[in-house]
Amino acid sequence: MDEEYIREMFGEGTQAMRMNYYPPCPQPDKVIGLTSHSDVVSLTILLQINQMEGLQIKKDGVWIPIIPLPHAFIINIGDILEVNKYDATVAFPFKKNLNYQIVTNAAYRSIEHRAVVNSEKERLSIATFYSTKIDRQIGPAPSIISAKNLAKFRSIEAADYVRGYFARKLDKRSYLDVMRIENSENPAS
Ligand SMILES: O=C(O)CCC(=O)C(=O)O
Ligand SMILES: [Fe+2]
Repeated sequence: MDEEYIREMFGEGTQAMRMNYYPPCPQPDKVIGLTSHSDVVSLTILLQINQMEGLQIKKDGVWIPIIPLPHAFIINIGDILEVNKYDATVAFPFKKNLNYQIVTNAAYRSIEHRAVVNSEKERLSIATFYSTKIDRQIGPAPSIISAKNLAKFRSIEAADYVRGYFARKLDKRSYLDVMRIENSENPAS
């Protein structure tokens, strides 16, 4: 992938931070700390502060616990680095005839994850979310698109991407699912 493109796309981007506090729960199997999701950003850097287990990722349909390592950061790929084709009419009803796509054309997959709680001890984590500059166009990197690797996404302004995320309906689907076009090229998974 073209280095200058990546620098231009992600250099001096936006960063947000979330601190998560999960109190202990006497019946942990009846609650969820943070519901299943994929991060809508490009990259997440996550620190599990007090070495308590709780983070899980979904692999082949199974929830896998991530054991905290002292002083280790977890790096998650977010939706901007993955995404498939968008359903513009659902996610962005205020814009017509948009082209949508996302950076690695689904070569890197954004990971579905959640946090569970336990009955013993509180758990704390800090996530920092890194995104493109707000005036950038989010789409497959031109240098990786060819006749053999056709674009799976169209492209969209980062501001519209964020707006579509916050305007979406809060149901069980991820933002990726909201935006995915289901057709013969890109069947529902
Ligand atoms: O608490 C955790 O380990 C996960 C936090 C997380 O996924 C998030 O803040 O987006
Ligand atoms: Fe997350």
